[in-house]
Amino acid sequence: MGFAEELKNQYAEDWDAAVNHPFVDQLLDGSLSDDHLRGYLVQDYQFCDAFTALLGQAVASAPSLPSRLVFAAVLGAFASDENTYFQDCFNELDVPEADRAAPALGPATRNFDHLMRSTLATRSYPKVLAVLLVAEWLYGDWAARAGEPARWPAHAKHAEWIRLHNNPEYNAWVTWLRDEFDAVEPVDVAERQGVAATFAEAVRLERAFFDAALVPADASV
Ligand SMILES: Cc1ncc(CO)c(N)n1
Repeated sequence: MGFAEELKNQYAEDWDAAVNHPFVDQLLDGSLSDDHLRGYLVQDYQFCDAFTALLGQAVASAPSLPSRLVFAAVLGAFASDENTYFQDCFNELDVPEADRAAPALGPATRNFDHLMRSTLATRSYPKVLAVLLVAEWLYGDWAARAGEPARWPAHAKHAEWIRLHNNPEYNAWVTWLRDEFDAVEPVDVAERQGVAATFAEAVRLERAFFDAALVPADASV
């Protein structure tokens, strides 16, 4: 078993709670309210800011050109496809400009932001990979629950968020991340422990992020 699989199993409680979260249930069956979707997307757009910076750090920390090119390609896709989804939803859900650019951050968003920025500041390739891997693999796992596109919810605001995390290119990226992470498993015990702690914190915050998304709108600030 590789390092990635080992850590996923070690933190399975938070991992499975996030993947099978009621927020995901509602997204998949199309019953998620616009208020909850709006609140989640406003927070997640801020997540995307630090996440994009983290991908940039991965370009810088990667050991060789082939790996840098993978991150560079993902950065490009993230800047187009994913950003378009947010803009379309913000327009459809009448999100005010202030909430698109600089909303009040909930605790889970703030903590995730801190984890990503402190991780990129280490410039450690295994740690940067740990956060990217959790974010992408865990999203791939919940989106896989949607099954075949014929079973996806009817509205684009739900289905497109599934599609962005459930398609052949995305699955290949997650597999690549997992292999890359396994390949740089630290030999040093303390270093390995540090990477495991980063992985664990990311899983914990993914769960907290979904928890926060279902808090009633008036209790989230
Ligand atoms: C909180 C969170 N985790 C992971 C992803 C996928 O990149 C996302 N968009 N948001």
